[in-house]
Amino acid sequence: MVVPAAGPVVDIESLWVRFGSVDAVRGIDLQVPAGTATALLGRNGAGKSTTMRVLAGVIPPTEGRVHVAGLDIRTDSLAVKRITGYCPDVGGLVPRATPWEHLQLAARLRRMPDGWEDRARDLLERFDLGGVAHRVTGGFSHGMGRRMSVILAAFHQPRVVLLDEPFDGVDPLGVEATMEVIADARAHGSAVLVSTHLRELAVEACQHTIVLRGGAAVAEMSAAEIGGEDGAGVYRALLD
Ligand SMILES: Nc1ncnc2c1ncn2[C@@H]1O[C@H](COP(=O)(O)OP(=O)(O)OP(=O)(O)O)[C@@H](O)[C@H]1O
Repeated sequence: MVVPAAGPVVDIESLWVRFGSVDAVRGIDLQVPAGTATALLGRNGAGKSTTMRVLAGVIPPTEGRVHVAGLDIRTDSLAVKRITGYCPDVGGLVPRATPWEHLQLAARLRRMPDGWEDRARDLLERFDLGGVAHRVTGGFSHGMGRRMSVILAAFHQPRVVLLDEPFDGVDPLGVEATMEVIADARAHGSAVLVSTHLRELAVEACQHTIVLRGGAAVAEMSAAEIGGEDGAGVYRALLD
């Protein structure tokens, strides 16, 4: 059993990620307390997905300290994966499996208690995927795949929810359902991290924002500070 950590659930200090000669992430600090949502904002190539991948245990940090619920990602990567839900920016679905089969498999692997079917059905309905629950995901549109990936990230009510570009190509109903999933996860005490380049949706979904540029954090602000017309100007200036 994981002992709840007293500090922030997600705790990153001086994270560096290098791919050959490319410094994808350059010294990022990031803390996400339980029951809160933080947005990673920035243009293409800013380092958002790389940061997410480190937290999801997909790639190791090159340098720096990364703790999730007090667990060190370098030494406890499996334990971190157990308490994390991850919606990757691309892929993640098995093309020959249906949404229901994805959820069935997730429930078994996560050893979810009886009753998971009700939550699965509820999520599929909320994301308007109830009608295609038994259709293979290989034929899904981009937006349908995004919505299914968000469902899978949140399904087992993990302590950490990582959503990489969850709004990309998603229609308003899907955006609304994703907002609800984020609010529910927070109410449940999870720490949520959302990567997006869509400032307005980040402001709606999260309380805190971190703006990345060239792999480094160039600003850390409350959603209120980066919201509205004034915030739009501030954000543009940070990206130029
Ligand atoms: N596996 C890899 N090998 C080499 N370079 C990589 C790799 N993954 C990412 N990079 C580089 O690291 C930098 C950061 O990429 P990353 O995908 O983290 O950015 P991002 O902010 O998520 O961008 P986007 O909004 O386009 O998804 C980019 O310069 C990218 O080309």
